[in-house]
Amino acid sequence: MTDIQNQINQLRKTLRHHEYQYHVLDNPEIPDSEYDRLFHQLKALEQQHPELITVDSPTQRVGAKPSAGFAQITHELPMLSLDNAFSDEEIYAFMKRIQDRLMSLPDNLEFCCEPKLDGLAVSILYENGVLVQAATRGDGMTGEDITLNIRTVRNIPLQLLTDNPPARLEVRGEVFMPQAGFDKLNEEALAKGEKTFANPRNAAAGSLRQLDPKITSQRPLVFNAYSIGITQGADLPPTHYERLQWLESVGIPVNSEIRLCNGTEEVLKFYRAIQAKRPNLGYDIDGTVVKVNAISLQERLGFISKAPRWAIAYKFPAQEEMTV
Ligand SMILES: Cc1c[n+]2nc(N)[nH]c2nc1OC(C)C
Repeated sequence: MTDIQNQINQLRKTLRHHEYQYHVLDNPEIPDSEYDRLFHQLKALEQQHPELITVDSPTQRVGAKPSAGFAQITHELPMLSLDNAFSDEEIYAFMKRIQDRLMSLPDNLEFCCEPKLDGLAVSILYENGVLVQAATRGDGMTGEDITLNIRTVRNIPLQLLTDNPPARLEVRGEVFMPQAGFDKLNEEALAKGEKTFANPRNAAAGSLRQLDPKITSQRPLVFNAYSIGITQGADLPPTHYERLQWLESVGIPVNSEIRLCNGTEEVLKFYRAIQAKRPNLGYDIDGTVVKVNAISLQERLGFISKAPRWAIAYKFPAQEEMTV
């Protein structure tokens, strides 16, 4: 391999490592100025040797030209919605249904509990570790191809951080806009006499559905994974929580508030703890999601027509309207 190729490979590896430290572990090892220096060093080498540019290079986040529209993508596994609970009683009923079907007491069951992020659900497909496609949830069966826009979301890796990636891995999660980024975006829009967004969720949806990736690239979007869709050649752990840990280990960002809970009372404690934290999280959530942790039990419980029997969203009461 030529010396230039070696330099380029080394720079890509270093940049991917620092992106992971900064965006996934929230633990940067170098100052932004040093990251920028390395990035521009790689950019210059690739401009001198364009034949060495690869689609998964850290420099290839922002697509060239706007697309005329979004192609449709059919999800190989439907992206189903969740049944909702609005009270402790409804959670007890959820637990009773599980107990009746599994013939095991919920207090002996582990649940993975997560904040329910108020953004846009997306599906991201990696083939041999390289990001090749991304789609919106759409109606659950078909969504829009937003690959070029998803590539601009800085905490989504263009290549998985593993030497032996699965042949295919579909990651599902939420793209959202943190409150600080939303406030700044609206301030800038006001200053430019442009339209402002009503809330961070609309801002995230609008940013992902931009036809010009350069505009999406300037929007403060963040991705958090919450499940795995199709896989091929992946040797996955037997519980949902361990699968999220595995995703994080290969470079996929996962929300830091996720916890394992034993039985109903710990699930309710988690709900109240997240509800108390809600004003200071820095991003919008509209409840928590409670999932049976063991994949084997999820498979035994299966799905009701549109939603899984093994998971439920426990929503917060609607926030009183902001009085402006
Ligand atoms: C629709 C959905 C949404 N959410 N949000 C989280 N945090 N987890 C999660 N899981 C979902 O569905 C799984 C139960 C597959």
